[in-house]
Amino acid sequence: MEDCIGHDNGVEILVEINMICKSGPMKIEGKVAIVTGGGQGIGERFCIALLEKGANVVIADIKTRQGESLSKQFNQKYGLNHLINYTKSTFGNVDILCNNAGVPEMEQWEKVLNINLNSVIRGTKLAMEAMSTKNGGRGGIIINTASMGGILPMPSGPVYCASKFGVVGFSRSLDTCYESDGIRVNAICPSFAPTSLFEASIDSLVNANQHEEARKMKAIIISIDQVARGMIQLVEDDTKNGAVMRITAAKGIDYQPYRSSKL
Ligand SMILES: NC(=O)C1=CN([C@@H]2O[C@H](COP(=O)(O)OP(=O)(O)OC[C@H]3O[C@@H](n4cnc5c(N)ncnc54)[C@H](O)[C@@H]3O)[C@@H](O)[C@H]2O)C=CC1
Ligand SMILES: CCCCCC(=O)/C=C/C=C\C/C=C\C/C=C\CCCC(=O)O
Repeated sequence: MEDCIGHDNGVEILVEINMICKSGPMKIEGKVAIVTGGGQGIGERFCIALLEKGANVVIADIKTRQGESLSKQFNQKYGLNHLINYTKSTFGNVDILCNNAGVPEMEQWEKVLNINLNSVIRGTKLAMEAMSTKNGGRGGIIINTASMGGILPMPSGPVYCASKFGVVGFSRSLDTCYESDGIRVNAICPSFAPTSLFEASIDSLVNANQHEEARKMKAIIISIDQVARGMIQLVEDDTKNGAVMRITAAKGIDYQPYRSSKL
């Protein structure tokens, strides 16, 4: 089933919704989670971590074949009896949204902003309508995948960096929604992790003869398991609403200090 989460400047942002996978009992058990960009990389690891905790996981990815194949693997491993296609009504029941889909710096810079930032905003707004206790929902948590490039400048990817600063600012600005709507919002900021996106970025640097930059990046990679552990920590810890989690080679999982945003 195909759903469209937006059209901007002629760029259609399609999210292919593949399946819902169910798993065994644990603390997050029974919760419904949607992971965008769940077909590979960090998103795939998010799905596995949530399934291992007993959540029902909807994988939303533009690469449908990847999503379908993953869904089969997950269903075998986690003992699903049936596949349920994603529907709008499933969204009405969502407890956890990981806005994780993203693309690296590219010439079509508007596409970077559309996918990395606009889709996060759109997805957050849709989820908030469904989750809000004001609308009869049961609250929930939204975790937006930003990047250390949402905290530090990235000369090799200025538009990517702008999109991620946007995600961090947007997420932090929603910290009042816990009190008003029962919805926690966090940004998670991984450093360099070995995925297709990272490899594509390294290739671009190498093609631009920026070998030293590429070497430095490869020397400080973190694992995607660490990122998934951080995500689970945020889901389970209701004292961290609004916080910006960092995941770096130097310090592991910690939080970015900020001045209070209260006027
Ligand atoms: N790998 C890294 O070093 C880091 C990645 N990140 C962020 O983590 C997130 C995940 O990236 P990775 O796993 O590294 O990349 P990846 O390229 O391995 O996975 C990204 C997934 O998002 C999907 N996707 C792209 N556009 C989409 C759209 N419009 N709708 C639905 N799905 C779409 C892709 O098909 C792919 O499956 C991104 O937001 C990225 O910016 C943040 C910090 C570091
Ligand atoms: C251009 C590559 C994009 C890869 C994906 C990504 O978002 C990674 C970003 C990571 C950091 C960007 C910010 C600044 C780089 C400088 C230092 C990072 C140090 C972090 C550490 O691990 O200690």
